[in-house]
Amino acid sequence: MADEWQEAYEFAVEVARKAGMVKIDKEMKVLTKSSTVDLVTKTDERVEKIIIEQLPCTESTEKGCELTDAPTWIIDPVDGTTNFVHGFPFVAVSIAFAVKKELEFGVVYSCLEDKMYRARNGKGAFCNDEPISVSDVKDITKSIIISEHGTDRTPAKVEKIFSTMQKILCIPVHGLRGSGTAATNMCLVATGAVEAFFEIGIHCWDVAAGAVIVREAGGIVLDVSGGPFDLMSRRMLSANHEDIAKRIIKEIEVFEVPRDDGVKHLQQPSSF
Ligand SMILES: O=P([O-])([O-])O[C@@H]1[C@H](O)[C@H](O)[C@@H](O)[C@H](O)[C@H]1O
Ligand SMILES: [Mg+2]
Repeated sequence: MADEWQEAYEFAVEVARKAGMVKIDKEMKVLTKSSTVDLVTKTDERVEKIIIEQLPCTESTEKGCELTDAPTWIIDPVDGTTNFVHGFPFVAVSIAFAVKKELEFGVVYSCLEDKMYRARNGKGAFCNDEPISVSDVKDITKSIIISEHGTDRTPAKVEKIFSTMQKILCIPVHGLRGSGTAATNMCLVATGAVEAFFEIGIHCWDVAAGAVIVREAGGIVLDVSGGPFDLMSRRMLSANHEDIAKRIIKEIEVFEVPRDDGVKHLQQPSSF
């Protein structure tokens, strides 16, 4: 078969656009997930339903995700739900597709900016149909780095997150940022607006599409230890270049989080 997944890729772009056009409810019902600061809204559910109804052959799983060899959609209907609830203007629809456990394509629609990011293995990365590529800055002191504090407020973890951020800030770097959506953060790496984004505690659906987009834009996606990226590990570092990644890894204070697939923590060998 010549180009087996091209149609699915194009379809995912259209579905992401339609999903991103869902209007904000006047009386937004806000619910919580893993903690009181891990928010979900009725709109998340509505958008998820729209996506699942339109994509072919979907079965929905939320917890205990398991990546099999079967063609699999990995969806975050509203990435940046806290932003969405507060009217902070970065919200994205993230749709990725994996075959035989390998990510094949990713689509991130940053709805409020009307930016459609997409990438397919070996076919380049685009924003609104224009090719995008990562920054060529290799000197960390000339970089902007993104990290997020996520939704786990266990004091010991928050301490590690802020200690890591402090050390990176004091390298020094030009700045630390965070858009409040992991999918958008990865697209900011892919366009060269920032040099890197890392987070411990994200989920597979937050970063699956962004991982393809960063790679196709010429960047790298790794585990926070420098080892290979593991979609289910909830640990991810994306960067424009190995030099930037290596320097950040030196400062990251790693902490344990339960994996998305429920498998016990696997040791990540560093490739650096
Ligand atoms: O809950 P959600 O808004 O879909 O996703 C969250 C966002 O991507 C946020 O940037 C990241 O820091 C959290 O770890 C994610 O859970
Ligand atoms: Mg998300």
